[in-house]
Amino acid sequence: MAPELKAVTGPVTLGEGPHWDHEEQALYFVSIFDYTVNKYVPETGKHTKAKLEGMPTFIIPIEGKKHHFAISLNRKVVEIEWDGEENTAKVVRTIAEVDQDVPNNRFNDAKADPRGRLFAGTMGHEYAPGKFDLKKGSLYRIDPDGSTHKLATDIDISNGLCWDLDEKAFYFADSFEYTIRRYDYDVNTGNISNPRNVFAYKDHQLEGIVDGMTIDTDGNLWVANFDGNRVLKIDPKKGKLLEKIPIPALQVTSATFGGPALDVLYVTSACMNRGEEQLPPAGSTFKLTGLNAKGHPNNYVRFQ
Ligand SMILES: O=C(O)[C@H](O)[C@@H](O)[C@H](O)[C@H](O)CO
Ligand SMILES: [Zn+2]
Repeated sequence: MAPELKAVTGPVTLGEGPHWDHEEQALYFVSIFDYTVNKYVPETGKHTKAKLEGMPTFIIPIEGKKHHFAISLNRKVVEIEWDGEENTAKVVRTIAEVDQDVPNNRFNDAKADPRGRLFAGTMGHEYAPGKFDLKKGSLYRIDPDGSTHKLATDIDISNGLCWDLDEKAFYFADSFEYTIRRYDYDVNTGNISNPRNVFAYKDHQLEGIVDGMTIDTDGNLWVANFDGNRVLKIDPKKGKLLEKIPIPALQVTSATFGGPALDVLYVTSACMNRGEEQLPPAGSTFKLTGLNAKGHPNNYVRFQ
């Protein structure tokens, strides 16, 4: 079966942070530059959004607390309450604040690990379209009690983030290194160690940068190739490029598995006009089927 692609939402400026809520059978994502959190329900086709005061870069449901989510707003992680309707989201409290010494930084990609800890990275200020203060970002782990641990520094743009429990691996990307980094991961402590690069774009003549990624049940990565019009399927254990799947958007930003059987890949994209106009369907969220791969249910965060 050849992969099939369909745009399931209209365009947003910078779609990011897709999270499939398996219990609810709904896809959450953000549009960073529109300041919105978004929800798409495949069963009804309904796409709603709510505007916030600041840049959200991820939205992850809080376990056991219906309609409550951890999101970022610039350098803060906050809890919001949102029933999924148009413009009804309210900030409830601040969970953490980071990078106080670099006030123009903001959060970027983040995920919950298998124990509900939040792994969230930051990035430097975008002072002109596509131009960033480099090496200003860090990677943090924010535990369920709200304690914040700095895991890595000198990061340009934090992206990627997924775990392979069988391999005891955590995968991460600092986008402007054009590589995928692997750490050893201890699920009991949440500690990461021993970073090394397991895949480099330059070895495979790939253009663009490494953006968000997810992992399938075979341990292969599905990587958004920003400025590359595609999603890449990569075997990080062998450092092999397995597949290149074209997406009708230059700025492909992230991907996650969803659907009742977790065999649908939802792919977010952007239409930031940085010199050349990005026309629809660029900026849409796409659905890819027929990939012969399945994901794991996305983890919730467990903030107390
Ligand atoms: O998608 C992301 O992870 C960031 O939020 C974006 O800002 C892009 O990485 C950046 O625009 C690349 O040039
Ligand atoms: Zn990203």
